[in-house]
Amino acid sequence: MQLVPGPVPVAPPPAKEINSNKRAGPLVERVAIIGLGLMGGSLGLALLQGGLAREVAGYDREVEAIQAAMQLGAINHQATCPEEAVAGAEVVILAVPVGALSQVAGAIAPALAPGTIVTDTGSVKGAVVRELESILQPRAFYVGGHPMAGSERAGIKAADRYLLENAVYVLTPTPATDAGALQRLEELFQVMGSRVMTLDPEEHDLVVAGISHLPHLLAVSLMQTAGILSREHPLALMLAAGGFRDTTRIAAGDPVMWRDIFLHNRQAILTLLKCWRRQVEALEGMIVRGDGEDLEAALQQARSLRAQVPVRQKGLLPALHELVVTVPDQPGVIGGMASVLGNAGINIIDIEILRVREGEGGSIRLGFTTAAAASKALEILQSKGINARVL
Ligand SMILES: NC(=O)C1=CN([C@@H]2O[C@H](COP(=O)(O)OP(=O)(O)OC[C@H]3O[C@@H](n4cnc5c(N)ncnc54)[C@H](O)[C@@H]3O)[C@@H](O)[C@H]2O)C=CC1
Ligand SMILES: O=C(O)C(=O)Cc1ccc(O)cc1
Repeated sequence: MQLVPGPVPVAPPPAKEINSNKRAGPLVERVAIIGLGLMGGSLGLALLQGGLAREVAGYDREVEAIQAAMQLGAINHQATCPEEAVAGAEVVILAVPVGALSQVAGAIAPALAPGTIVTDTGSVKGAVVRELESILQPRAFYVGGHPMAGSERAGIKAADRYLLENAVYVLTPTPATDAGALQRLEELFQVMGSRVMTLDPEEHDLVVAGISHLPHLLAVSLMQTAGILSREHPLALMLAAGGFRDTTRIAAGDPVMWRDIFLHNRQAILTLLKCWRRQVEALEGMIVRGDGEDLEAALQQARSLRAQVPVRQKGLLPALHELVVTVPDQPGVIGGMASVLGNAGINIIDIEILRVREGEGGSIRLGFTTAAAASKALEILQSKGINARVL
């Protein structure tokens, strides 16, 4: 595996209109989801509540997860085993930790009707796609998948109907992939509101090793370092400010899920770790030598690269069009602002309280999908005497 820049990827297509009222009926009669945690639950909610599937059958090895999924409306049929869940399903989604995918695929394989489309949400693709293709094909049509959205929270209680809306959804076809199955999944996830892109499984693994798996490993190692420090200096964690919290948020992720990711994407992670070690050693050398010039140049380069990362977005999407609004410290201010914009047909798609001090008010960042919406919002807010500016 080489770390050589390749061609610039084509941007994923925009999310499709997800208003189910505009479609004649559901896209799929019956979907089965095995693994009803954050991802399985979120997919179930989006498919059922969005009217994309008439029936979503769910199975999880934790009976409480199945019951909670029913209560939340993430599934409308609870199965007592994986085989029962997949019987009669047109599309099967495996949303279990990467290390459990092969076992689950083996369990459902004999129960799949010929031609069933199977996909998974696993964060690693190379090894997974090879194993699942060999287990499931040619009886079923398997296409690897990885929704590029999520959080450090796990379990059905963290499921969110809108988690995958506007998020990039990677599908990883191979020469053995059925073109019709790929097309159906692309359509299903696009109508769900995701932005589908296809990637070779190995390329996927190298890229996500750099932007997801290595960062997770480093967040864990930063926490371990702070843990050692705090043994002698118990104040250390109490002093931790925003920067430490930002860089270690993901270390709160599920240990089983991340153990499986690290063990299944070993090669790519080790490649990126080697690359990272060279950067750290170079920085260390500059500090040892007291080389302020090189250090400043390295910091400047990192700063410019960081500015190129599309911020405040889900996955690889273009940046939002944003306003900052300064509001007084009064109850109902945010609600009032949202209804003024809502009445004018403007949709706020992201909102963040930047800072607030009791008695002084605060600043709120509002995100819109288009420049036109942001500019109309600016005009309306200013006409109501609200202090707003473009970010
Ligand atoms: N958490 C995240 O942000 C993202 C996770 N993924 C991937 O999606 C998959 C699922 O992740 P999450 O939903 O976050 O995990 P989760 O821990 O929230 O849910 C996993 C569910 O699978 C169930 N399960 C485990 N082994 C099982 C088995 N053998 N049979 C039936 N059920 C089983 C668990 O009881 C749990 O309810 C993983 O492969 C992960 O790598 C992909 C994108 C984002
Ligand atoms: O919490 C976050 O910011 C994440 O990046 C979540 C996440 C975790 C694992 C994935 O494979 C994809 C996304």
